[in-house]
Amino acid sequence: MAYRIGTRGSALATTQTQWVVDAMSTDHTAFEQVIITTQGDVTTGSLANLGGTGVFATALRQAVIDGQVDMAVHSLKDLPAKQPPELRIAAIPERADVRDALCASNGMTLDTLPPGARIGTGSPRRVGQLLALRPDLELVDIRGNVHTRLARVAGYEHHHDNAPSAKGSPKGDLDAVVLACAGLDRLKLQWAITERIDPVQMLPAPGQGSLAVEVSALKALDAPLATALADHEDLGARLEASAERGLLETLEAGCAAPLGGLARYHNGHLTLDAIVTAMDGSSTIRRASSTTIDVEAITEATLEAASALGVEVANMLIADGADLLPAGPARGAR
Ligand SMILES: NCc1[nH]cc(CCC(=O)O)c1CC(=O)O
Repeated sequence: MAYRIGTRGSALATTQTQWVVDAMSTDHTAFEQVIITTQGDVTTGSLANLGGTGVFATALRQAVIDGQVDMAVHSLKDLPAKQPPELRIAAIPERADVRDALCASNGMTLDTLPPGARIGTGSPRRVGQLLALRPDLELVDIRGNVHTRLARVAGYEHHHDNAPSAKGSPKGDLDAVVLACAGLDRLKLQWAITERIDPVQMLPAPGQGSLAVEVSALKALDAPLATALADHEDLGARLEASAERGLLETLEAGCAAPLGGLARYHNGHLTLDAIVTAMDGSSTIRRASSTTIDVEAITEATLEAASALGVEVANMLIADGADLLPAGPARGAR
């Protein structure tokens, strides 16, 4: 039996999906990628102006609902927190590096970037937290795929044999860009990373570093497919996702300022650390909480406890005024 896995067509998306294909394939069960073009891939304007979270996922999700594919692989951070009733996340595989990556000229780090350095990112979350750390930085709104972004870092094309070439967009006009470590690692672009930013300094987006394999909630899965998905579920990653999505869902309703949030599950303890910032970094609210989750396997109750931790931290942030911070642009790019 061969199953069809829907994916976006970007290098990152197809690399991630191939990783899932390779992990799940056995002698008896084959998987093939089906590329689905999404609105997020064809629009060239700033993501900040584009219908908010979920633009990347919509066409892909529709293909699952229509039965064009058996499942879809998403970056969890590109999914809105509210789960549509037609779909369910059947597996969250082992999570990659959750951190943000500084990709700078000349090996520079956040500490050594010169005053007024120009940093590219399309993410309000990264803008708010970077300006809170370094108010002198000049943030430049960029978008495009990973290669297009890296090509804007000064010196990359001269210093690296496998440096990206991006036709038609500016090159080398920035001192650094910020991207997710997970994507760079999966694309084998580790050489571009000059600092893996400690979450103490910058909290990633909810879901960053995790993939979500989504299937129809309305159709029963074939037994071999259900087994393959269950085998690639990671308990810790699922608990972390539940906490981060509980946080995101509560704040999506009550607060439009940029948000970072990271849950970690270790030895029965689930901890969630979250931050809401003004876009100019002038104010930040950061809160954390933890709970004990002692489980052998995932049950509805343990997932509910993880999600409740997210709701708790969201409410702590709101109680401290997160909802009063000025809104960033619509939550499009995290
Ligand atoms: N919105 C784009 C997006 N969605 C997922 C990733 C990276 C991989 C991940 O975080 O899982 C990226 C690019 C980036 O933020 O650098």
